[in-house]
Amino acid sequence: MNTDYDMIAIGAGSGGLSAVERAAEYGRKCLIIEVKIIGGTCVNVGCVPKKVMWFAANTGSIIKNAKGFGFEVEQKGFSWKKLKVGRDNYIKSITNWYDSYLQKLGIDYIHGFGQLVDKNIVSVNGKEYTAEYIILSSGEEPAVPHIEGSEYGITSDNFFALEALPKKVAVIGGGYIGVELAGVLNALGSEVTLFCRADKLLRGFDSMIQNTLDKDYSSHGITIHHNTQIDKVSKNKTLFTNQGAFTGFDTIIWAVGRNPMTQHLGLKVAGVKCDQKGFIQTDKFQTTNVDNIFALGDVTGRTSLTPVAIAAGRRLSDRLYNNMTDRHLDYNNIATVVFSHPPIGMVGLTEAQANEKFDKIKIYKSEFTPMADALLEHKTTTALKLVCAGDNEKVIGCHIMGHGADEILQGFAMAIKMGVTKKQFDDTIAIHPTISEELVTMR
Ligand SMILES: Cc1cc2nc3c(=O)[nH]c(=O)nc-3n(C[C@H](O)[C@H](O)[C@H](O)COP(=O)(O)OP(=O)(O)OC[C@H]3O[C@@H](n4cnc5c(N)ncnc54)[C@H](O)[C@@H]3O)c2cc1C
Ligand SMILES: NC(=O)c1ccc[n+]([C@@H]2O[C@H](COP(=O)([O-])OP(=O)(O)OC[C@H]3O[C@@H](n4cnc5c(N)ncnc54)[C@H](O)[C@@H]3O)[C@@H](O)[C@H]2O)c1
Repeated sequence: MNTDYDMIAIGAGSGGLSAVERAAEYGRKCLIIEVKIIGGTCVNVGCVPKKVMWFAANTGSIIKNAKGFGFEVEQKGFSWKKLKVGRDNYIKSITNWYDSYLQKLGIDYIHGFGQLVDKNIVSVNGKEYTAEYIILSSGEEPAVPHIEGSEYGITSDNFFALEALPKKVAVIGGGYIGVELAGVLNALGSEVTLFCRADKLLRGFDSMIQNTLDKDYSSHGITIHHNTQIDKVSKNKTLFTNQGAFTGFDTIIWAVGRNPMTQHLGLKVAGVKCDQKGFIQTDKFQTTNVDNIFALGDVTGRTSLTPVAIAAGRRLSDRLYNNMTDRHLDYNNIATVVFSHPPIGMVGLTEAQANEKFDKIKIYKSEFTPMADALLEHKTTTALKLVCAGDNEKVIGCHIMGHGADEILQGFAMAIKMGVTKKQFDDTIAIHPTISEELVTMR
């Protein structure tokens, strides 16, 4: 088939960029289309700016805690503006790098809204381009509830555009984003109230983690309202809920999930199926019901994480252009971290999930005050759990909340992916004194 391109990707986030980058490395001619800013959610309004804010928040905590170690340190001020300018410049340096990187790889880039016109044709800015393969990598956008006054709240996208630290903020939603933004704002000095629809934060996480997070966030000054449904918001930012009215906020942040960006993508004309929520359905090879159209990353509604989108994109191009016929992404045992304070890491099954799936499970757990906090006024809790199954106690779940969990988990995730047993954990000599040593010494 004679086409303008071998591959066109709609959406230049983690997934789309990875697919065309790998395809170009195999010598294929690619086009990538982006309606907002190259780099997508992760770089511009997700992982990267969020992690910069998390580092800033940790620095604030270090200053606050320095007294415990004998330092007479006084926080003389905090410039949100300086932090924002530095963060935005850092992000600009990444997006600028992308521009030159695409050029170096010979990938064409068009700024505009891409739309399917046919199974091999994409239109953008009034022009049509053909390709043998088309990648739908358009991601998700923040959801805002359909209630009266929802426009008085902002989303995580707008959070990153704030020009000043909010004084009194309501964060609505107890998922990843709600928990992360509440933690950052609290550590930087806002008065934070977190509203959660369910009886626990972080749905889907192990109950030990949910309980520890609740306890720690509350003890560090975040007010949490569980089982609270927001019914209406008034112009003065009063929240009317099933638990009464809450008022006095200068900022309300909706962190109530994300919707797929599949509207106006031309799915119908090209015959691509999506589910009721608009997420594009694929098989394990990322193929949609149309055999030359693939979807990957958040828009597929599976695990919405950057490394997942990247891995799916790279594997797809490996398969299409490098004869790796069975290459696909295994969505099991994907490790994930919530950048709370302290962070939370998990891989594999929770205790509740394991109980449903296996006859014989064994739980090892431990909770303690970490040495790092021993001299401090405000301590955190470290909580660790291993979920094991079968007679050989294969480790099928690992859950950590504590300082360094974000860095600790990667190595354990690899061992678990390789099928490690509890005995192999026990045979590993600990590194002392650390938090992670507890994982190889639990009895
Ligand atoms: C606040 C926040 C924090 C996060 N933190 C983390 C984290 O710490 N770790 C982690 O792993 N993940 C994190 N994530 C999730 C991560 O950002 C996503 O999983 C990842 O960006 C998904 O990549 P993607 O390529 O599927 O989509 P995206 O990165 O969203 O890219 C899709 C792109 O497509 C563009 N687009 C949409 N429609 C069209 C169209 N018709 N034409 C042209 N362009 C279009 C969009 O503008 C967007 O740039 C976070 C997300 C958020 C919101
Ligand atoms: N550290 C990370 O890796 C990271 C960070 C942020 C986001 N993400 C990814 O992005 C995804 C989206 O994050 P998110 O926090 O938007 O979604 P989420 O699904 O994690 O959490 C949304 C929460 O909002 C609640 N909710 C929904 N509607 C509500 C309503 N009307 N009122 C009150 N609460 C309501 C849900 O019950 C849920 O607890 C995550 O699932 C994750 O995959 C990852």
